[in-house]
Amino acid sequence: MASNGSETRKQFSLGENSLNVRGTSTSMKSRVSYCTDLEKLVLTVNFDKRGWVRVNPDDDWNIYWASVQTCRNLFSVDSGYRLHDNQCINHFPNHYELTRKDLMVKNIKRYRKDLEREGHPTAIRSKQGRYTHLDIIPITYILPADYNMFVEEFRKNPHSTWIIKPSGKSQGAGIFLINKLSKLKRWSKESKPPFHPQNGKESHVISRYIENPLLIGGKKFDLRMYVLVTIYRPLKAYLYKHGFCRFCAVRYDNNNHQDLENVFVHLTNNAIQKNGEDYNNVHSGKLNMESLKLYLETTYGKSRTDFLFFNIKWLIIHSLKAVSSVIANDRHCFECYGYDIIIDEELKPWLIEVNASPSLTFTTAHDRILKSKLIDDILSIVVPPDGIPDARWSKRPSVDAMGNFHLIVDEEYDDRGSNKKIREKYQGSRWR
Ligand SMILES: Nc1ncnc2c1ncn2[C@@H]1O[C@H](COP(=O)(O)OP(=O)(O)OP(=O)(O)O)[C@@H](O)[C@H]1O
Repeated sequence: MASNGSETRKQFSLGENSLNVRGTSTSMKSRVSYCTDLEKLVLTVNFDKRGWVRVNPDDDWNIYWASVQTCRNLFSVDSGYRLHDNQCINHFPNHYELTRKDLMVKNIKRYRKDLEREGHPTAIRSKQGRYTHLDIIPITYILPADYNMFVEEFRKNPHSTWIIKPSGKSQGAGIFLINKLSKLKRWSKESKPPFHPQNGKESHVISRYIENPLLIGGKKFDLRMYVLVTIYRPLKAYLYKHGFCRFCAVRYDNNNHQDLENVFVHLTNNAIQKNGEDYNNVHSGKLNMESLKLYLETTYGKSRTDFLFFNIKWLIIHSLKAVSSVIANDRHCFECYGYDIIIDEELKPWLIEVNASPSLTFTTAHDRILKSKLIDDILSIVVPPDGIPDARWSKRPSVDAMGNFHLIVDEEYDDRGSNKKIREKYQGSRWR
């Protein structure tokens, strides 16, 4: 993609004879044009099904399903590019405030502190100093900046296990577990470039390892859930009904944390598990959400299961509120995030991370159907009923257009008290 200011403007601008904007005459072209730099079947099938025409990024386009890098280039100051009303794109310019591990943690910590300072009841703490309602992420520090704070915390609990992750990587790359300070010190000495407080780019997060995950069939799993945000201020977000669980292929032993190096026990990423001997190519370690719910309801009862899913919704909403003031609220943007959540054996959900580009690759037939329908449902919500993107649209899709998504937060509406009932129902019944 070109990055020169005027050149880019020219390349991206919509000419007078191009696509009709809602409410204007439709004299010339009448079809929606799209471009994408992700060659994913679940995307192109959906675009083609709608009769949209594929064009190059340099041509006039209405909808761009872009990689995060392309999106960053497009919105960079250097590009000088401005989107027109009839254009939309699948990322917010600074989505990384939520999707980079270190920034997500920083924003959630800041959000909790701000609420606490205001004396907001959501930010009350227990006697042990934990947030009663906003304990949604494992205790986390950013390295190297918070190294001393981490050491202090570790010493309070010298037998605890921690997980270290590079802030900006994915698919399990560079992740390892420690339960001794000496291992962290050795790693910090060997790090290239060396571990340095000013070295922001190479930051890592170190999080308390959830040592008591809920196990099914003796194996650890995490949940992948999809959340669509169409606007940040006022916040409007939808949760997808069909997420799935991703299992480790090797049994997890709650009483034996010695084998910290065995990634097939501890890391649920498919990118890791598919390299293991016990990986199953048929189901690829995935279980759909309906089966998980059925299992939980029969094992723990309906009300505990409902409460777990209420708490999942709660953590999603608050993670979004934590960044809503810092995300550039561009009305041309929407974003579908992949939320990774671990449930512990007390049925408490923990937010592990949020992905800006959840995988659209499929490993099973069920996966293909799910992801294809997911894209279909996203498009139905973000594009107005007449089928043409419009940044001035009120972003109020009909219930039918929501498909398998349901609205979990709509600040415009909630502030008028519509969610009062549900808030009252669960008031005071948060974990711990
Ligand atoms: N605090 C934690 N406690 C227990 N397990 C964890 C914790 N953090 C991460 N994990 C495990 O490690 C895996 C990888 O972590 P994470 O998702 O943060 O990294 P990633 O490399 O960005 O993965 P992906 O790109 O697939 O999202 C998780 O799927 C989970 O199984």
